[in-house]
Amino acid sequence: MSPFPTSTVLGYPRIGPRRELKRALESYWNGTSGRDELDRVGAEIRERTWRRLAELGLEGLPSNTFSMYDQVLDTAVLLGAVPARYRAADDPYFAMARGTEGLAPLRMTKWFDTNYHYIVPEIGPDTVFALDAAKPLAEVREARALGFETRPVVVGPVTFLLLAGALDRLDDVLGCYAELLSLLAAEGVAWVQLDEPALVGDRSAEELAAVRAAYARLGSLADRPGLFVASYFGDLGEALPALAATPVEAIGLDLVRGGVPALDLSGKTVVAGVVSGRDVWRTSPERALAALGAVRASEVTVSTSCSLLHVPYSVAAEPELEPGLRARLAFAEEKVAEVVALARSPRLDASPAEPSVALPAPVAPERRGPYAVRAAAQAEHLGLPPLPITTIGSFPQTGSLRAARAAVASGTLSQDDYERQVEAEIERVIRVQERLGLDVLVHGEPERNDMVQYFAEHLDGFAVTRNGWVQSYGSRCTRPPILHGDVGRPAPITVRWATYAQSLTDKPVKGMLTGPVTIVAWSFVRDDLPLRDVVFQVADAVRDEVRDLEAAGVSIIQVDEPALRELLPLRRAAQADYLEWAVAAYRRATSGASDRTQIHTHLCYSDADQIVTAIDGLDADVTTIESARSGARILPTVGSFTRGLGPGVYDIHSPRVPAAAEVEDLLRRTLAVLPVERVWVNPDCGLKTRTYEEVEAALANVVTATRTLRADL
Ligand SMILES: CN1c2c(nc(N)[nH]c2=O)NC[C@@H]1CNc1ccc(C(=O)N[C@@H](CCC(=O)N[C@@H](CCC(=O)N[C@@H](CCC(=O)O)C(=O)O)C(=O)O)C(=O)O)cc1
Ligand SMILES: N[C@@H](CCS)C(=O)O
Ligand SMILES: [Zn+2]
Repeated sequence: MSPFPTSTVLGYPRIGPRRELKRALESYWNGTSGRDELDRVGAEIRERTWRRLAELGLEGLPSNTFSMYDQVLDTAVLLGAVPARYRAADDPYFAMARGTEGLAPLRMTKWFDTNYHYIVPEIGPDTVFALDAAKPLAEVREARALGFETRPVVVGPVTFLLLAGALDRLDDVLGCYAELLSLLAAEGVAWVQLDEPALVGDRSAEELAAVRAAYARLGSLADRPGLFVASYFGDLGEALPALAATPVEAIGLDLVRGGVPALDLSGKTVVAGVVSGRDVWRTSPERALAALGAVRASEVTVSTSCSLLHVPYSVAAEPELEPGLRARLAFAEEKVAEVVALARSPRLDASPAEPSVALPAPVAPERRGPYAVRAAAQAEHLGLPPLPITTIGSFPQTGSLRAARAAVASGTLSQDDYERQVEAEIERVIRVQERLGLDVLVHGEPERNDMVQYFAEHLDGFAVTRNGWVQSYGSRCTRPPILHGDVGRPAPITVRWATYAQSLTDKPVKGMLTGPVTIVAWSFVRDDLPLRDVVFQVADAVRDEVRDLEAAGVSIIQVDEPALRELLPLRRAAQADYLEWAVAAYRRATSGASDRTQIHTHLCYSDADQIVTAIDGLDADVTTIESARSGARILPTVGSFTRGLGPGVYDIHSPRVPAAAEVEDLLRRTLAVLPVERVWVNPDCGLKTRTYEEVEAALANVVTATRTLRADL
């Protein structure tokens, strides 16, 4: 077996340095360009990546890390796990990812504790697995034709099945993996990388036995490449001895989030993830070299802690960043250079002691009155009908607004003209809602490029990038802000737009803010303070904004926390502590409001049922939450909820317009578990990715369904 290269990365960004893949995908989907053009752009991105990695001096180049949509979906296709209903679609792959007319897409959810979303494979007892290795084989050949030998990367069998909730099908998928390994060996591939991030979570004895069985079986194959099992996003814990006892030749460890294991891994290669793939900071060479020196293994390869998918392409594309900050940053390209430099450095012998950080005492939130008192004060003040209808905040973001923002940035449109355009959009959104008959209106968020970036642009302590795009799902990207200093709010941020919207209508207009946990979760965050201290700093800034909105006469304020679940530590032992401070931070942000001001919060991930107690702990007067898309799965768990709740009645992720009867059905199911006085009617999430046509039709049906139910009360 050839030795493992001395330097590598677990994966690389793939949307293109200027989001070339995003544009190509969207033109293909809307019919402006054909499949050939999409494939050409994909090939160009792959070629450029391999060439760049090689130029930077990286030895071990990965392949099959490119994806047209998502690597978990690619793995489902690799294993033949395409549900029958998609097979007849024009393009089954994109039908699974995005749905087609009459066919809902597969479920999408967060990839571990990141802001990346994967497509959840649908695997049942009858799923027939059959290997289709076309994509990894084609990428190996494509790279070879360019002069590069590569290591194909595939999601490993245990993680794939755990994500699909189907570990009982392990024996069946292992047949496909075995066949894949033998095809890759025949192709002359030296190493294959099987990604097993699920092993860094708490795993039962049965699951650990599955790990041993899977890798014992794959390891025992006569004809196969070297097996590299990559873990990331934390410590392997008990899964490490399980893996170490199998014949896999190389094991990848996240030595940024996890510690150097005490276990002696002689006989194995350790692929040591000492350069973080989750942040944008330069690596401390001392710390990295010490970790490399402390690993006990036959060979140690320098690598990233996880795929670089989660960071932008290059700091070189950010000439406008303040030079002092810029010098502290490393995006994907710079991280590759760090890996190469570390691989070429002599190793140190021992790990320095980690500095211990003293945690400050928990901050007691300022209390609002009890819910019953608040609810009575709000009912009197707001006078809303039963089953109040509202939306989550954003209305469709139009191309002309996006183009206008780009024009302001490039100096071809004045700030004043831009603001007139935003006002015109707000007026349009208010009139649409009045015409439809909604009860609590929103201004539509047209002034926001993104619900986190917008706030970062108006707070001290943050920097934003021009081109620092990171894939969120499919063609959708965000530019995570960089939180590098102490956070403060120099001036009110949203008051101007909220009061303008309220001036146009007699109906209440909700003020709309992003919560402290979400602002931090969707940013790159300084690493010299405990995360919770950073979250509390942001909470104080949000609190200032809540107070100013209230003082300006806004009587309903929504503080969104969609990322509350996302930051939940992967290991149970750390979860209670996190939830305690995250909830305290939210309460700190909102508890400056008077009892008469109604506080709303919003969460939009289907696995919110795992943290219902914490959501209740936020103490918001009204919580709106995704439900329609996840088949009302949340309903059985929210019966214990003691305040206002709006389980979404309309899945905004799909262009499909729900019929009034469907909405009525969801509402009836909600009313079966919650008293009518506390039920709100709303979509699952914001409407920014939809068109006005879809939104108006869907909301009209929501209003019809609600009126039918109100008539029955
Ligand atoms: C709710 N979600 C969010 C997450 N994270 C966030 N930070 N924000 C979120 O809202 N995580 C979980 C989910 C993920 N969901 C989404 C949904 C939608 C998007 C999305 O649509 N992203 C846009 C980019 C948004 C943005 O920053 N827009 C800017 C810049 C727009 C732009 O591309 N401008 C053009 C020029 C303008 C033109 O001529 O059209 C350019 O720069 O070239 C803006 O509006 O100003 C996307 O397109 O991917 C993301 C996550
Ligand atoms: N207020 C935001 C929340 C999205 S999670 C929106 O409506 O887009
Ligand atoms: Zn949402």
